[in-house]
Amino acid sequence: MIEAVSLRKHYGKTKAVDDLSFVVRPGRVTGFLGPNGAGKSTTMRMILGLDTPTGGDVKIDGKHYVELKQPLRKVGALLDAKWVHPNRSARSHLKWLAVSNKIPVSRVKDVLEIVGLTEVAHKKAGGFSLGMSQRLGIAGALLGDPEVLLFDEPVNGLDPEGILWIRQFMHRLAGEGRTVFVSSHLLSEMAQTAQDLIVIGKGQLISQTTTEQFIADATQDTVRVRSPHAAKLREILAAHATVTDDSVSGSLVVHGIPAQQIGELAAENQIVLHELSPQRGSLEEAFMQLTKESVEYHAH
Ligand SMILES: Nc1ncnc2c1ncn2[C@@H]1O[C@H](COP(=O)(O)OP(=O)(O)OP(=O)(O)O)[C@@H](O)[C@H]1O
Repeated sequence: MIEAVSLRKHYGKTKAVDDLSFVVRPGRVTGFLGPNGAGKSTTMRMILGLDTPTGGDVKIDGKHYVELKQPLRKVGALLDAKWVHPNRSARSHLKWLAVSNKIPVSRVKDVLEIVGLTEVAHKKAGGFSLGMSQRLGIAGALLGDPEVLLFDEPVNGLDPEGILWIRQFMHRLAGEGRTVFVSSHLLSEMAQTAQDLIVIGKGQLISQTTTEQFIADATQDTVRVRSPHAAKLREILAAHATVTDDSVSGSLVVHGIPAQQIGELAAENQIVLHELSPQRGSLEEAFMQLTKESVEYHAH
């Protein structure tokens, strides 16, 4: 478990992290979301003891990172996938990591296998694609078989196959009871990967909830209806729901009653329908709405 209490990090006048409190629980994938510059990386660095908080506190299972006797056995992290000596092979990079952290070298073979890099383990890491580098970074994070895993923007720049692999892999890690904390600025991706969400903007907490609840709160369900007798249908539906016209498609957008009830009302009144489709509000729009006050740079 990771627990942050009133965490703060100020760089001069910039409040990168500002009175941030949250809890990341084991056995779940928790997405750490926020627009660019929201303070995600700074928070992750403080969790890992790489940055000292200006105020407040963050602990892993009740201890500061620096107090952990064998940190890699407790916490694994992927912050920057390109952080590898380019002339080292994947295997020798991991061996070096293992030896310098008193982890048995035999573990290198296991983690290469887990991330699917066994066949290219002898190749220089400098020539790896971004996807392979991410896998190598994840192998490094897994070396100590840690209970807690932190990934900073792990899907950045990956192709769909790489993204799917990371998503499934995170679910597997959480399924094993580990704490998995993943930062991203891509809401739609996180909505599919994370069970819980911590959303921040300008260093402050905007929301901590389950992904399901976040979607339910942030979006509005509507039903799109098309009929050759739109005017009559509009009048009938208006007695039960809010109805607006979509002038582009010529359909009605109904909010307040489910598709089933709309279909029944149409049938009772012998109105032909050409379309009856439930719509989900765009999560991306909801996220932008929620964080728009906290975006560092706006396009005008
Ligand atoms: N070493 C530093 N010195 C000064 N300002 C910093 C430093 N590190 C981060 N900042 C500032 O703190 C704020 C938060 O940055 P941070 O990198 O933590 O955000 P982020 O949410 O990870 O963003 P991104 O998604 O772009 O990586 C930004 O305004 C950034 O410019």
